Amino acid sequence: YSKVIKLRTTMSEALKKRQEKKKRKICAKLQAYGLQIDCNPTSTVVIANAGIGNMVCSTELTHLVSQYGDCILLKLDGKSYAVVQYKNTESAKYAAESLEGHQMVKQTKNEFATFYCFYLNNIPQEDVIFAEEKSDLPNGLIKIENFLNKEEEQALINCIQHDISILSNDHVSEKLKHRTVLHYGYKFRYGTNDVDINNPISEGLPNYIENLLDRIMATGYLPSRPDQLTINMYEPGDGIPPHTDNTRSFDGVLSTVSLGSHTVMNFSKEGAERIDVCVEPRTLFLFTGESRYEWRHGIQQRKFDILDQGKKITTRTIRYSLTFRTVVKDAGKSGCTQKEEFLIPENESDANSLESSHVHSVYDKIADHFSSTREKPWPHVVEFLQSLPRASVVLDVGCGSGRYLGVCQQHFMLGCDRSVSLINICKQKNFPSFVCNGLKLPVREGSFDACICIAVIHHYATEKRRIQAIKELLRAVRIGGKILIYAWAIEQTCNNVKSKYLKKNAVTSNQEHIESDVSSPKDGKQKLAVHVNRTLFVQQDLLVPWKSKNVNSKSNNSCSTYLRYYHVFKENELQSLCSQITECSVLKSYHDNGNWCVILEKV
Ligand SMILES: O=C(O)CCC(=O)C(=O)O
Ligand SMILES: [Fe+2]
Repeated sequence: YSKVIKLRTTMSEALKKRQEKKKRKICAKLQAYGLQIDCNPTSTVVIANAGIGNMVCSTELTHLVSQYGDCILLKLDGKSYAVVQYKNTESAKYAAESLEGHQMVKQTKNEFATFYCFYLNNIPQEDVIFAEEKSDLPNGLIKIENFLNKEEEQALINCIQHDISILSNDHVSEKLKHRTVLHYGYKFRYGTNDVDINNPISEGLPNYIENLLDRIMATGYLPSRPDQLTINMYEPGDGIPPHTDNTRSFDGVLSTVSLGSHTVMNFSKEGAERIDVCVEPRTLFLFTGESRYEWRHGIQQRKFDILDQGKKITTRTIRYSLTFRTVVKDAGKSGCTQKEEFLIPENESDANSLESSHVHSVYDKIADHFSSTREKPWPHVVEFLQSLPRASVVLDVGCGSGRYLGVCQQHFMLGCDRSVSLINICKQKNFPSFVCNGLKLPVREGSFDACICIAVIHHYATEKRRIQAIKELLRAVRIGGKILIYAWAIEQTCNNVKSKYLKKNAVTSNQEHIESDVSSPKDGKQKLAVHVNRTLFVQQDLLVPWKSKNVNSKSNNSCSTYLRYYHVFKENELQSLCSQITECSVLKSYHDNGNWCVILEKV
């Protein structure tokens, strides 16, 4: 057994003994769960305290464990451990030794989970979650099978059946023509496919879904905790017409948990082949990116489904689905019509929904066109990368479609971005990259020699968030590590030289000009101005139009305007944010073509 434990040599003897004792206890617990712990390294690592039950973020964990080699994260749901299957024993050994004693911040509490690693000599067959994105799903749809176990499923069904059977003020139940629905938090209005934000149901979401919702939050995909729940009950022969859940009323990611019968969900989108996705009971679907905004989903009214390419016919029984949504509180915030009014956010929740509707979802929609205009690297950014010691490990936070990921072959470059569609483009280019929010980077402290963050932090809608984004960059690099940040400047001329952005005015006179909307206080709140492209900025917080061409369509006729939120920086503002952060030393600060830039060092 002692071969399993490789504790760090720096530990004191007493601490080492305590750890060994603790580890033996944990080992006994794992064995009690039926896991066969092997004294010798195998290709399967079990990490105690890294399970969904420990509130560890699965996306963060996935990125962490994959640093040591090709692997699949198998999670035994509800339990307090994770199982990682590596391609070979060597990688597994590397991971187990590196992750021993690793501490990860838990999702919902301000606490750490301390990892203990063991080897398994059997891969558990029961209750395994493959948190893999499958290629036969619409882009952005994340399917996690066995998200809950059978007992949890039955307990939820019992609660739902009880709610259906009683008339109560805390939910609204309705028998529709082709299914029965229950609404919590807000009543869903089928005529307009929205909710009345002024009329919430006072009881909120039912208590019995809180644990489930904690677990959904722990996946790390949802920007905020949902406040509306629709439960659909489908009898055999029931269905739901193809639709896209209203993006004006509901923010960001949707999550749906299935209980009872299997079903088949059909995804459709103009110009794309229909995708039929088999929905097993106990599966969680996260509708992100394209699957949320561009695809319709529906369920045909049938009593049976034909699966496995016609080989299997399965009869439907009663199915329940729980769809969690987050209601947009200021109804004018989502979507992209310019006539609506938008306010400068004053709190985190407003900032979160503004970023979701006017940054994340816009980039997901304009990704192809955006990428085609962002190919040429900026020289001073390349210069910074080249100034780093050879073979540096560099993280590009907000890498977009990978503009800088291929420019410096002498380094190891890793990219991340909040936009699923932009990361898909990086992946097509074979750039190592992943999706995450820069406010919470799923990386270990000090893992990088350097970070770049180009044209990203101007998309955070409060100063607190801009500082948090810089703090995360500092956390990601080691002491002595360098960081380069670029943010758009309100000053678009420097030493009387116009930035390229302004200069382009001459050749883009046929650009659409939307009425510039200078902020005037409205009920004491400042409005966001809609900026006129290629002109001087009238204020710091703005919506900047992006006229999108569909680069994939031959006709080039399909064109729409989206508004992206920006906070353009004043001279010294970026420096001053950095100086509020301990361990941050500003090495250099400069203006580059309409951007304020800083080079930082972690001290
Ligand atoms: O039953 C499902 O899985 C889907 C439900 C749904 O799409 C909805 O309620 O909007
Ligand atoms: Fe839906």
